[in-house]
Amino acid sequence: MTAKLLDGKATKDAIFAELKPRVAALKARGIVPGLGTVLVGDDRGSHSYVRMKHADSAKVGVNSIRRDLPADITQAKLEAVIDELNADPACHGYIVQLPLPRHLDAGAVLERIDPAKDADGLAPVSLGKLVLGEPGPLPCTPYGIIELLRRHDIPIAGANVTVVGRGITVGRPLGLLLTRRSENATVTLCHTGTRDLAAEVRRADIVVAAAGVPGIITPDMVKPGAAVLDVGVSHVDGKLTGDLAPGVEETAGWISPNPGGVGPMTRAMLVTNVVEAAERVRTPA
Ligand SMILES: Nc1nc2c(c(=O)[nH]1)N[C@@H](CN(C=O)c1ccc(C(=O)N[C@@H](CCC(=O)O)C(=O)O)cc1)CN2
Repeated sequence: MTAKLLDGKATKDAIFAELKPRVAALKARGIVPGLGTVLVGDDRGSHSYVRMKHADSAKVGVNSIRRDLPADITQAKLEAVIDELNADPACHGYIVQLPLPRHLDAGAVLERIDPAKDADGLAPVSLGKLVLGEPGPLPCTPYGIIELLRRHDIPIAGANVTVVGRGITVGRPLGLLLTRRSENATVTLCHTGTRDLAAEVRRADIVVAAAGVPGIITPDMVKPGAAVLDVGVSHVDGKLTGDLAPGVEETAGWISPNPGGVGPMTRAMLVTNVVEAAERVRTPA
């Protein structure tokens, strides 16, 4: 078997085509959606992700508000930038690019984001809403994974899903999302304490590999025909490397490549969250 492609780039383009008329409708009401980004330091990967987020925004007519800050910024100065974006009516949603330098308290920063402007769905109020099943912005990577599966007609309800990795941006919120009534999957969340990873992966209809360990998922672990999504990001010899070992595509039924799979979907859902935040703005009757 050679797996069919879960093409994140093409799916992102389809989502953007759907967003454009929604942005035009907002503009007709005098609202130009605005995405803010807060980027601290010089990490090349983070700079590249933020650049892509603004390029995406421009494609659908969303305004960019950039705050690029020095690596040695103090917590107080960073929090002042957060307060400024909370108060800026042109900014409908914003993100703080993660990870932050180690001297900064990322939890305190996320907690300070106005929940109505949390474009990443990673602030405590948004994650609490996800736990409670209340409407709110969804974390972009898990949201993107669900959209990628849904738009390729891969059944989620009743599926056994094994998620490898319990990080706060992917694994943990993805487990919450997939077990909502609307998704109805059965989820196994694996991590470094999992005793028999191969056994947990082998019984999955859908595998989400978000461990950040190159090649951790090998072909013998994958049930024939399963959908396998590669979310891992590592750099080996300067090259972006995912969590799938060579040959997984011969066993899987569907595969999301890396790059070109979940990454572009993360960006698509970020722009979606900003457009939705702008749509919630009330204009005088
Ligand atoms: N505040 C946040 N920080 C981080 C998040 C997040 O969702 N919110 N996730 C990751 C990084 N990330 C988004 O910020 C992200 C990673 C990758 C991509 C992407 O499109 N990747 C491309 C490849 C790009 C390359 O070649 O380097 C792809 O997969 O095709 C988008 C967003 C951690 N931080």
